[in-house]
Amino acid sequence: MEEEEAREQKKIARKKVAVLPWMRSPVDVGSLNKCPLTHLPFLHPRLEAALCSSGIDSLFPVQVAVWQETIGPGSFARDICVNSPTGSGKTLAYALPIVQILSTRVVKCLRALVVLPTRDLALQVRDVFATIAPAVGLSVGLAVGQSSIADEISMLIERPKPEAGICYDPAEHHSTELQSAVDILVATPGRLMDHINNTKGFTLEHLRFLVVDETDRLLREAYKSWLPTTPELFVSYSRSTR
Ligand SMILES: Nc1ncnc2c1ncn2[C@@H]1O[C@H](COP(=O)(O)OP(=O)(O)OP(=O)(O)O)[C@@H](O)[C@H]1O
Repeated sequence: MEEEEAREQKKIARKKVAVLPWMRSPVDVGSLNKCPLTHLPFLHPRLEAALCSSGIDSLFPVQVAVWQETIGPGSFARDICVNSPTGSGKTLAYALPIVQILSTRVVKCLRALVVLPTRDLALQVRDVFATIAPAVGLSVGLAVGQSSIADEISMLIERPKPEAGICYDPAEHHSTELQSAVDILVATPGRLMDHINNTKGFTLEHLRFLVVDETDRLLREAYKSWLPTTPELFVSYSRSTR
């Protein structure tokens, strides 16, 4: 009897908790129009200039939707799932709000990580970030295994600069003194895991944004168990710093 009651309670509890609560009220992108940059609320003037000089003078509907949900009036921080057709502009839809939010950062550290299934896709996404991020002083890195791991590490991690007159042995410097050389990292899962496991000074400790692009492909493949490792590190750090 007790067992049956417990089972019933569990069923009720399960009904109450939505699997993905943040997907309860989807925004229909089809109901939105393109929006000229000049009408976009709160857009950083330097980002507007960077977009204009790369030939973009308005945002596509999916980009307007994500902007409204992340930056526009009434927006608030939460997970977002974007589902729209190929070529509809999803990359800029997430890149622009991330760059705008990080534009106020003071100290450089890894705050946004974008994971894609292939090197070519990662390169394309890096290029989109590269058209806007430098305008507000942010740097973008790539971890896709296109170069040797040593070269990649030297692009991602900054070693402390020796002070004038002080000699130091690099071997004695600990990973805590190493800093990220990038604010935003675009990575494929395999290389990402290599850095998580082996690169001194590489940390997701300060991460504010995790983008899983081409989610269906990424979730289908194990890629050295990057899932659940990455979100786990991200979530446990953000919990411990709350
Ligand atoms: N606001 C815009 N104005 C003009 N061109 C744009 C705009 N946003 C994106 N584009 C261009 O539209 C094309 C498609 O964009 P993008 O690759 O981001 O689409 P996507 O939805 O991510 O596609 P996929 O599903 O293949 O990843 C790119 O060539 C991009 O430069």
